Amino acid sequence: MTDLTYDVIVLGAGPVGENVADRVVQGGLTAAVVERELVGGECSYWACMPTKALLRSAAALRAARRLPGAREAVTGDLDAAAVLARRDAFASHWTDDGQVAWLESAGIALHRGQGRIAGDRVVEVTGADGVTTVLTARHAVVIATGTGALLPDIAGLREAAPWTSREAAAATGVPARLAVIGGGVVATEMATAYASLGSAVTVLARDGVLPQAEPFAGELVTAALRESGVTVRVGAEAASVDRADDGTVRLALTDGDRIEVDEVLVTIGRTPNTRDIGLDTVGLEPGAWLAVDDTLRVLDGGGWLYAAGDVNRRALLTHQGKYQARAVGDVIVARAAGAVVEDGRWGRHVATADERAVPQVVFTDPEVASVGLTAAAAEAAGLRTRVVDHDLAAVAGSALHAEGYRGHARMVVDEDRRVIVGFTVAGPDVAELLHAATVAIVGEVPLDRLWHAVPAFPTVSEVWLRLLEAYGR
Ligand SMILES: Cc1cc2nc3c(=O)[nH]c(=O)nc-3n(C[C@H](O)[C@H](O)[C@H](O)COP(=O)(O)OP(=O)(O)OC[C@H]3O[C@@H](n4cnc5c(N)ncnc54)[C@H](O)[C@@H]3O)c2cc1C
Ligand SMILES: NC(=O)c1ccc[n+]([C@@H]2O[C@H](COP(=O)([O-])OP(=O)(O)OC[C@H]3O[C@@H](n4cnc5c(N)ncnc54)[C@H](O)[C@@H]3O)[C@@H](O)[C@H]2O)c1
Repeated sequence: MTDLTYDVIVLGAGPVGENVADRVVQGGLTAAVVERELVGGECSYWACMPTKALLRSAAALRAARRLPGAREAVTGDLDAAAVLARRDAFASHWTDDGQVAWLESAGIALHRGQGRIAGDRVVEVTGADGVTTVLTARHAVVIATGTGALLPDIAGLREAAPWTSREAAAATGVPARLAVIGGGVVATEMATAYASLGSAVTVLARDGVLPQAEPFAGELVTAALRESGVTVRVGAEAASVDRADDGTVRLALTDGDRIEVDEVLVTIGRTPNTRDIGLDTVGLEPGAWLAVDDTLRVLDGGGWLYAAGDVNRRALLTHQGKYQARAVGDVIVARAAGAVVEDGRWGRHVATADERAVPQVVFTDPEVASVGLTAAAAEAAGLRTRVVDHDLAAVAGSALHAEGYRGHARMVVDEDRRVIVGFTVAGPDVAELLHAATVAIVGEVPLDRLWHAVPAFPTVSEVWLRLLEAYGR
């Protein structure tokens, strides 16, 4: 047994764990990360990067087909093999040499294996060879172990070896027929991707399509999926699943209908990777999401235990987890030095944006970009709001961007403070429009001042002016 001591130990070297370690090392402390699979985590190999690579080529093709002149130059179909090959490169061929080299250059120690807390500031790492290493933290242990796919209790589903987001992101071939259980972000993105790659896709959206977004977003995405040949069954639910000897997957639906496919993809949300990380040794519940205070310190975690990224359930997004990582790293450094902790709203050591200003882009056709509260969420939060809508197609920049441009934008205004608290836009290539809204919400820019932020003509951003005009001065 080897005995090693660091200032900070981070469990999980996904995008969040890596950034926590980097931040504390930059603050003058020593840090080690513990990783059981690949350094870089879900995002690099089975989530953000490979899935966006699967989507991008088809999006470029659609864009060309929407423009006379360019349309005529597109003579063939999408090359699925080339798309998969480009995806392989973006997943670094599922090797983490590049990330490990970065850890070394950043002065962060790496311990490979399953990490488990074994009492106050102690972490045990069990390597693939079965050897256990004991690590001790002087100041803090940070849990950044992320999430795995959640499987519903559907008879026969597990035995049918369904795809989760991992198999969909890393597939080596394209199934002829694909059923998707769920109607959320992964479901819509993967239905878009696989339909473009040639699959006949059926989406079983029990609770609707993108139910957490503004309703117009789900409606536009549903219409586009259907136009591209996807069968979208809103309200449909699988009752049982089985896989025949020839590999065919048969789904019996609760309405009595039956469908047959080659693969079934389950996308009903995530479950935290906290089952086997020794939480019981410090009085916490194995398998639970980790509740944290505003400085990301685990509640009832003894003061030395933190949780950042997906595992604390505040916002299951890479950029938001990395934002938390910067706050956690800095607060650990501050507490270690006995310095002032800036934990007031929007302070350096808290992740205030998690509450009201989380940006997200869903890379479907059309793209859905949102930040802050939906109209329904703002109302539920007790705000006195006014909702302003505009047809995105009625902007010169959109008409120029593509023939038959379809899209919609909405801003939600807090009438008491006259600031924007929510913004959603759906349309082709709207992802890059989002950051302006994020800045307006985080900066709590008064509407009267926003009139002076003039969008350039003729861009799609001109929708900002139209929304303000609709609101009135
Ligand atoms: C299909 C899909 C697409 C997505 N696309 C996007 C996107 O486009 N944009 C976006 O912002 N977000 C996206 N997300 C969400 C994003 O992947 C997560 O928010 C992000 O990966 C969370 O980072 P994390 O570091 O908290 O956890 P993870 O990335 O899950 O990393 C956790 C790491 O901890 C390791 N680990 C776990 N337990 C242990 C243990 N006991 N010991 C040692 N190591 C351990 C794991 O092996 C893993 O490497 C997507 C998610 C999915 C499923
Ligand atoms: N572009 C991006 O930013 C991006 C892309 C993919 C994933 N992600 C993140 O990954 C996370 C997971 O994505 P996801 O799509 O798995 O979750 P999700 O929460 O977006 O969607 C899950 C959907 O499944 C439905 N559902 C729940 N239980 C069900 C059941 N038993 N049967 C049928 N339907 C059921 C829910 O109503 C919901 O619509 C999300 O939180 C998201 O933020 C982000």
